[in-house]
Amino acid sequence: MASLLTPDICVIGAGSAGLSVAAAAAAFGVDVVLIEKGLMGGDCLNYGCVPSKALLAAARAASAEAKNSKFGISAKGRTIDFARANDHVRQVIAAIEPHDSQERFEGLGVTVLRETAAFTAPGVLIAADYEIRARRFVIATGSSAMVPPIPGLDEVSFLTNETLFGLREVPEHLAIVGGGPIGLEMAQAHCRLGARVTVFEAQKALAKDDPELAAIVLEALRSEGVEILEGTGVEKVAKTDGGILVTAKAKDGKTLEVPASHLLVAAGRAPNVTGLGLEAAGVAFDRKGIRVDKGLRTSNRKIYAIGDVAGGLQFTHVAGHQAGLVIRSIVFRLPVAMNEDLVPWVTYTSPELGHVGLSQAAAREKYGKKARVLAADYSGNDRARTEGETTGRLKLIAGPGGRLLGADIVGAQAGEIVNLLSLALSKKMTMKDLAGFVAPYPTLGELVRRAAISYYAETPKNVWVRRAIALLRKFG
Ligand SMILES: Cc1cc2nc3c(=O)[nH]c(=O)nc-3n(C[C@H](O)[C@H](O)[C@H](O)COP(=O)(O)OP(=O)(O)OC[C@H]3O[C@@H](n4cnc5c(N)ncnc54)[C@H](O)[C@@H]3O)c2cc1C
Ligand SMILES: NC(=O)c1ccc[n+]([C@@H]2O[C@H](COP(=O)([O-])OP(=O)(O)OC[C@H]3O[C@@H](n4cnc5c(N)ncnc54)[C@H](O)[C@@H]3O)[C@@H](O)[C@H]2O)c1
Repeated sequence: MASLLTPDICVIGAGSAGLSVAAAAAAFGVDVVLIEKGLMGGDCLNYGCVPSKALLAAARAASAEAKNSKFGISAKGRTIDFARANDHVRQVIAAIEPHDSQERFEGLGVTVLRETAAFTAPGVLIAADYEIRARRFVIATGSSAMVPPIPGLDEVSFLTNETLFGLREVPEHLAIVGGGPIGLEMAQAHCRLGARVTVFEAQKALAKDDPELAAIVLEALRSEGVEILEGTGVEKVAKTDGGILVTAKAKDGKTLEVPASHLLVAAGRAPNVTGLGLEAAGVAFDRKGIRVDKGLRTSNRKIYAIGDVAGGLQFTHVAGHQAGLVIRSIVFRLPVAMNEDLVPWVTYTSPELGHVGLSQAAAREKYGKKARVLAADYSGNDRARTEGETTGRLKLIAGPGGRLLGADIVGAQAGEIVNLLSLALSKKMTMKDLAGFVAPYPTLGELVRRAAISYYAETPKNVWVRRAIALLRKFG
């Protein structure tokens, strides 16, 4: 006989989304059951953000020599120990693990079940020997690497984000399917750590970002030796004696055959919906994920879906934000609405690429000539000069009345600058606000003021301003 649990909230999935819901609900004394079939912490901790950023940090250290020569510093006899770089990745995960652990959550008062969960009826979930009937359910089952239907893929051994960080030796030649953030972050990391890397991108690499700024990232990666083939879809793969033969069709129609030692599939994400019994629960879903309304409720009003499985923007900070919204909705019964327009994102290549708000193209479409693009280049920023980081550009998109509509940045610390601009956007700030604060000198953050001040570039020439100055002068 199954043990019956009747919590207030049952959360399925202990990744960024599920953990945030469980922790917040427990903090308010709400009875929560959290079910996880794999590793606590989900993708972000184990196979996503954390290992990828840790590997990128190791790769940055490996590439420092090229930059250091500019400062007159050279370290002779440099070696790269890929296994030790991987140890660093493991150590970072281990350092964060306790925060996401079963023990910590049980200590918070959460009932944690390490099982696979599936609905059998609209309000009934089964996890091994448990039957859970909760007042509300939150589905936070995340996503997995989407494996495209490329002929031969099922016959070769390929890597995804779940297996890539387990490598102990640097691949000789890493072929990557997909030029999105996963493909390009991992391309740069592995190239800097000694691999030859070829990226196959069927359409445009970093297609979700500002094209002018994305091109600066692609140029930087290419200059370091990453081969990025845009407009080149992988058509088939085959096993060879030494590894894998990748066959792709280039823009000009030519067929390319590229032998590689390893293959990474980074062609987008597929929502984890299989086996969840969504039909039995009355929860509608499609190829992109579980369908939710603005309040993150599914077609079954007692079931919410958040994080990657809900098919919107797929970031850890989105999962965390959505967790806060469903807590407000479930615990406090407040109306909530997810607004993706305010969500920033950053690709952690060198240079970094950050975005928030409306893109230049979307702003022009919405506001026509009233949308202005105000740019400041890293090459004109004194801190960028002292650091030898002069490749980069910040763009503010200003709308009617000088209101900040969006921002795109490529360059060192772009992610940190996007933080400030996300706050400015959420507080509906204007160019006047962004030009009027005191920024410490010399900082990269001064780029924001520099761009915002350019909104007023014509003001000194304005005839009325000049007349006002002349009039004021008459008063002594
Ligand atoms: C390589 C890579 C790098 C990334 N880098 C960044 C980054 O730098 N910044 C950023 O913001 N985002 C990044 N992301 C995206 C980020 O990892 C995801 O958006 C985030 O992890 C989504 O969290 P989630 O809780 O929705 O899903 P997940 O973290 O996938 O958690 C879902 C959990 O549900 C469990 N589960 C699934 N089905 C069941 C079931 N039936 N029963 C019980 N448990 C189940 C799974 O085992 C899993 O642990 C990256 C992703 C990848 C792959
Ligand atoms: N820094 C970050 O925040 C970060 C880092 C990594 C991942 N992520 C998250 O993970 C998500 C998934 O990243 P991703 O890079 O896998 O997905 P993506 O959808 O951004 O990019 C996948 C790319 O693969 C290409 N592609 C698909 N099939 C192909 C084929 N047969 N041949 C060649 N190219 C093919 C697509 O055209 C696309 O450009 C991101 O959208 C983001 O939400 C975030």
